[in-house]
Amino acid sequence: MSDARTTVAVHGATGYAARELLTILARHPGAEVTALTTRRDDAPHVADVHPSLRGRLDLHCENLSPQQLAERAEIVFLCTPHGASMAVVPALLDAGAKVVDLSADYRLNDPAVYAEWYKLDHVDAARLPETVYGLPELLRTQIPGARLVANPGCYTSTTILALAPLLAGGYIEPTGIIVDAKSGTSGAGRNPKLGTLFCEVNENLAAYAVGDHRHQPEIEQVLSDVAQKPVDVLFTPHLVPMDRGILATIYATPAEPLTAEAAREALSMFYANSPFVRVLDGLPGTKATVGTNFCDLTVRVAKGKVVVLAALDNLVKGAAGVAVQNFNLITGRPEITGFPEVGG
Ligand SMILES: NC(=O)C1=CN([C@@H]2O[C@H](COP(=O)(O)OP(=O)(O)OC[C@H]3O[C@@H](n4cnc5c(N)ncnc54)[C@H](OP(=O)(O)O)[C@@H]3O)[C@@H](O)[C@H]2O)C=CC1
Ligand SMILES: CC(=O)N[C@@H](CCC(=O)OP(=O)(O)O)C(=O)O
Repeated sequence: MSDARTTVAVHGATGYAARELLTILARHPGAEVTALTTRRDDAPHVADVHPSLRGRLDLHCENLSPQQLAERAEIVFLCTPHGASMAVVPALLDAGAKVVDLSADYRLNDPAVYAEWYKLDHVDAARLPETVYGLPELLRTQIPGARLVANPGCYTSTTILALAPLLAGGYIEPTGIIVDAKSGTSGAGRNPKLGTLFCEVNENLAAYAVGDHRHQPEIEQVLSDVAQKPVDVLFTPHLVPMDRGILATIYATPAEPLTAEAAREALSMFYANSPFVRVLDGLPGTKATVGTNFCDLTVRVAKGKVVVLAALDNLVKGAAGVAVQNFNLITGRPEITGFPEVGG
């Protein structure tokens, strides 16, 4: 890799995930942001869309075609909703760009499963087998050669990072796992909708999509690969009146007698070379991870159950931060580049 900076574009630059991504890219020593998109035709300055970026990035958001994006940037981040990403990926790749997609479009291996959970036919299904799932803590060695990386979902990353070491080591049963997860409202994006209005969310705590959330098949797909046997989870998300942060409390059955200390040691060993995962003795909370690319984990054993707890920021480790880890790996840089808190 040369010292030259890599040109990058952000498609869907007016949303929350894009704001976090641009915050990291603006300070990244190896990235030069050269294009931002919106469907708007008034080409707003990025600082008018995201005031926190004022003075850090001097670009306008434009309504650009995939071909125009690929002319301006070597790597394109897609911060667009599912459906919108697969509409531009073929043209971007044909034009020579590499893509990190933050949406769900290329995460599931089976187009029939995608159609069932997203209520959309996949328009680029032939590409699914060559897409790499962008969770570096599990697939670090596969990401460098990829032209298209599918970033994980935010609840998905939280759950997979919590369970992968225990399933890989055979410490817990692969079935009967219960995931109780709570997310701040930014997880639902910036696009206004009734359910995310202040008066709906404030002073309220409610579950949604019980056993029916589209992250459930994604969690099961990735963890089944890790365990090398079918993994079955019951996933219940909750919306909490916070801007950001996810806490997952996960209950599993031990496969053999297990102490909390041994389980934590298994996590520590598994993540020994993963600087963004912190295995704690104490209990994780969202506040310690908000605005960071860390996922905090711990394990308890009680009443015959293994209880794994995981916290991360849905917009950073759950979206933009892992996208930058993937960018670093694709461009041959150390995975921590752009994250001074871990020496990058
Ligand atoms: N929020 C989170 O915590 C996480 C989000 N993700 C995923 O990241 C992606 C972005 O999420 P988020 O930032 O929250 O979403 P937002 O709703 O905040 O932003 C979406 C962006 O996409 C653009 N957009 C919307 N529809 C279309 C379309 N049909 N074609 C082209 N552009 C479109 C919007 O721009 P404009 O209206 O200006 O054109 C906006 O810039 C999504 O796929 C989401 O699922 C993944 C993990 C976590
Ligand atoms: C609080 C909230 O609404 N969260 C979102 C998940 C965000 C995310 O990661 O979604 P993608 O898989 O589309 O990337 C939800 O439950 O749909």
